Amino acid sequence: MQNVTPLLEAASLSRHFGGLAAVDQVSVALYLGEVHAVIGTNGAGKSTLINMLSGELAASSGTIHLRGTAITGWSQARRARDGVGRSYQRTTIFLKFTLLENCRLAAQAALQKPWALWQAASACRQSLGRAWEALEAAGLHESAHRIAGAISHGQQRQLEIAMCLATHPAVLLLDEPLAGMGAEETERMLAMLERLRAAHAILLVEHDMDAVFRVADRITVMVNGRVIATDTPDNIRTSAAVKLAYLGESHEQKASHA
Ligand SMILES: Nc1ncnc2c1ncn2[C@@H]1O[C@H](COP(=O)(O)OP(=O)(O)OP(=O)(O)O)[C@@H](O)[C@H]1O
Repeated sequence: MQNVTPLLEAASLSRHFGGLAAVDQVSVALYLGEVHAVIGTNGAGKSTLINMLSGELAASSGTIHLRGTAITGWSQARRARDGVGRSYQRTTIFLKFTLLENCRLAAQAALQKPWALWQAASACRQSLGRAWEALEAAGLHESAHRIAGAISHGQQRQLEIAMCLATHPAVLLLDEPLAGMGAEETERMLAMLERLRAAHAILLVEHDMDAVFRVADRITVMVNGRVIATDTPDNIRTSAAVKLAYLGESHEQKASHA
């Protein structure tokens, strides 16, 4: 079922902060049609990994390939133009603009016509079309003309992903999209991931284990910067190494609280 060539592939990727190996020789492959979750204890290196894949953070060593092309030294903007999309946590939403305007601006930025950013929406047919498509894919089209600051936290998280979709990414890097969500909002987000799966390669960093085990096709487990397992959810659930890593942490926590 899996495609042979990964859309995005990191090999032996490392990032050091001083003497700390925040990400240590991590290899991960993202395939079209798959949700690949990365889980791990606090400080395991998940955000650092996603930051290196998106281009926000330079790797200390290792390589990243997109559709077989080396992109390790590429800027974030260049990666985004070539299909690596990342959702941000509300920081990029213009709260006073409508959902449609937010998505149009994201599409416009990706289309590299910054001089047209402040023109009327109707003047930018292409970006407007992308904005509507993205809102539809995110299930937000009925709220297109609402002000972003007036929608719920969960809808704002969906809007972040819609803004990312407006840039037409092939790879979606999602950093804790379920953070702070209630049960109903979580269900909506999971349904959205199910819809997006077929046309994207999705990397999901998430702490909600129930959600991860429901939606992921493959799970990578990180501990202290290293990958200790990459496998199907069923195999991860029963892995002795994974159990040991988590039990080890809970024992340490118990000891430190004693
Ligand atoms: N800019 C930085 N400078 C120094 N150390 C950093 C920096 N960013 C992250 N670290 C350290 O690198 C390690 C990995 O951090 P990272 O945020 O990637 O972990 P995480 O798995 O995303 O954690 P969490 O689940 O808590 O978000 C941690 O020890 C963190 O303190």
